[in-house]
Amino acid sequence: MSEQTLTFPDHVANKLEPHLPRLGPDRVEMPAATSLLPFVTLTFATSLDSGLSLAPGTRTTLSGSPSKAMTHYLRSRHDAICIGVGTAVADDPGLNCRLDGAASQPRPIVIDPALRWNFSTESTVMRLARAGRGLAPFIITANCEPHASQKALLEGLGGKYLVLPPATLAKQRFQWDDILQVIAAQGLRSIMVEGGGEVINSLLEPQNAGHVGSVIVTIAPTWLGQGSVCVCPARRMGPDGQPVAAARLTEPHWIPLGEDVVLCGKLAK
Ligand SMILES: NC(=O)C1=CN([C@@H]2O[C@H](COP(=O)(O)OP(=O)(O)OC[C@H]3O[C@@H](n4cnc5c(N)ncnc54)[C@H](OP(=O)(O)O)[C@@H]3O)[C@@H](O)[C@H]2O)C=CC1
Ligand SMILES: Nc1nc(O)c(N)c(N[C@@H]2O[C@H](COP(=O)(O)O)[C@@H](O)[C@H]2O)n1
Repeated sequence: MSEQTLTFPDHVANKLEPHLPRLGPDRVEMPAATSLLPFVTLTFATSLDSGLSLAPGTRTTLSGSPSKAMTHYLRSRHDAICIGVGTAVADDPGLNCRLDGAASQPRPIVIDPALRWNFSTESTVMRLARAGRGLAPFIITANCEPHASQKALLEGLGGKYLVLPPATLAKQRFQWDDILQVIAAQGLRSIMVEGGGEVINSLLEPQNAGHVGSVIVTIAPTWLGQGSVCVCPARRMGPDGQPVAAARLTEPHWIPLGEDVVLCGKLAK
């Protein structure tokens, strides 16, 4: 289990503030069940060749200590963290906030339409929830028949399955609008989407870009090489049938952090 407590300096946190969901009264006054969609921050660590991990199914550390602390600061500033099941299976992640003095913990959300994630009492996120150092996940699925022992484990720790009707699955994929609505209905008003490759690439597609409020990318000074899991959204064609850039950040803001650089911006709509 990850034990280390992290600290993140105020002067760097202040630079991130324009890119984060608002703190303040509207945070507490919003009703638990709301039709408003949560604020989405897309955030991940990448290599210079756009790699997230060395290979599918492999956990790879890219962030140096200062940017890792930044990720935990971001976790302290969102109600939820979202990953795809590929990441849950590959990384056995903790998905908690290990920042020194963290006042609250984010809710892990795993998108797992077919319930592929074979979690157990020993899965890191479950161990952290049991120890009171994180929250048990909400699993967004189309499968309404989870394994009985996993259901008992999950619900015993305060997690749950959020079942979307199979009709919401187009080509085996949920629409982000449906994903965000089911999250909002849980009273979660801000979510950081951490990955992995498929999840990030889908949010970068033009039809989903409107859901993304902010992008915060840690760029590490390394090349992972061919065969890595990559951030590389689908090719986009212009009106003349010629390829155009798939996505672009506006108002980019670069923050050097240790050996890494953190790039913040908004997705051009
Ligand atoms: N460097 C970084 O910051 C990060 C790195 N990673 C790395 O990324 C890798 C995992 O990436 P990847 O393999 O692409 O997996 P993902 O984590 O992106 O999960 C993909 C799976 O999630 C499900 N899923 C995703 N979106 C939808 C949707 N809209 N509707 C329905 N199901 C959906 C699908 O499951 P199904 O196949 O069952 O249909 C899909 O195959 C790991 O190696 C991990 O270490 C992950 C996060 C951050
Ligand atoms: N910010 C960041 N930097 C890296 O180098 C990473 N590999 C990741 N991965 C993401 O963080 C999750 C692991 O979280 P825990 O430390 O186990 O809590 C992992 O699943 C990815 O979502 N992120």
